[in-house]
Amino acid sequence: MVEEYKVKVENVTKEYDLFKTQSEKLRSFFSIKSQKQIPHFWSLMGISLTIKPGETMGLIGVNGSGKSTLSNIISGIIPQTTGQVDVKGDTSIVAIRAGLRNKLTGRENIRLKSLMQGMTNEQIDEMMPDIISFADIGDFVDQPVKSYSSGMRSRLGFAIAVHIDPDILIIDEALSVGDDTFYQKCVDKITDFKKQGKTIIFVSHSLKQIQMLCDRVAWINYGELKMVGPTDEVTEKYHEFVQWFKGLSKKEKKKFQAERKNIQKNFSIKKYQQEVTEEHQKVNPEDKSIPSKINKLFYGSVISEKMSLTNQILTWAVLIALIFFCLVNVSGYSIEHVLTNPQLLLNPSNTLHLP
Ligand SMILES: Nc1ncnc2c1ncn2[C@@H]1O[C@H](COP(=O)(O)OP(=O)(O)OP(=O)(O)O)[C@@H](O)[C@H]1O
Repeated sequence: MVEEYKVKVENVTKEYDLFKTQSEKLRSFFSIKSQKQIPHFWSLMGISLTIKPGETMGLIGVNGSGKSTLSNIISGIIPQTTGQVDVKGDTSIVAIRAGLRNKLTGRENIRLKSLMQGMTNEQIDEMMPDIISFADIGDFVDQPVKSYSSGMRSRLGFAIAVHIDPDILIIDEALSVGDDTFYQKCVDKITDFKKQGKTIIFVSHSLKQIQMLCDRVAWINYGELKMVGPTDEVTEKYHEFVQWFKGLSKKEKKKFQAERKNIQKNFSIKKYQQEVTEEHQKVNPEDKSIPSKINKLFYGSVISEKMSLTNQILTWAVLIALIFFCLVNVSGYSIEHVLTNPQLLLNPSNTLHLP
């Protein structure tokens, strides 16, 4: 049976809490109320998108519009705040900023990523020389990745990603840092992938690269899906927008960006859920179960980044038990003594009392 889609993203949002300190972060994790209001920012405000098998989908948009956030959610690096993400197959992401462990050497990174993709050590040994040769990083392969230039990181990331043969390849701005020779090698490899019928998500600021490689393009604009469609149509509209923006004065540009960011700060997930529910109810007014179905669509497959009530209770119970056992230990009395006479904890003894 032919698959209908390879990636399906429905009503996906991503909220970031803009913590200033680690303690604010911890308090929020334990859901402890804080005096200060933590500002929020919605990096994605309800994206729905389908990518077909064998399709190369481009993601474009100005800086900070949410392209990397979306590609990281699809590749499973970060969770969405609401919505559903259905990915059929393994993904491999090549991004300048993600994917490689800084403290490990290039060789160790190759092994780790390949093992995570389910390959055996024998398969990895066999493939290792090809990856090293494609990445063209010479003796640096045995140096920690933190010593690599951005071009070297990108080359290694790209070499690993294409050699582990994923079903879905996600390339996030990785071609913008290499030299011309490497760029051509990557384009050849991507073309090869396309010929094999693999699915590719290609994030780039270069309209030339997007036009050369993509079948369809999604334009993400300040957290919203502005347009999705054939490459020529979307890139033309996007180009017009970029030209319009460039024509603004410095003051007008700042005002425009501030307005967009304000919309992202003040986005209401409740209002958005209500709107989606109403849209569905218009199509199917008889169906009384729509509100609960939409609630499931929004929160059914979401892993909370905050502690659930059950986990909070468990954590507090473990903490209290730990403190209790420490106090019993220090008091010099046995547990049984303390349980029958708790005030003994307040009068520690110098000698050990056995029951
Ligand atoms: N961990 C984070 N904490 C807070 N805000 C974040 C975090 N990660 C991303 N953001 C914000 O989310 C928005 C989208 O960022 P993202 O990196 O997805 O955009 P982008 O379109 O890929 O940008 P670029 O083209 O510059 O790579 C930005 O405003 C960014 O500041």
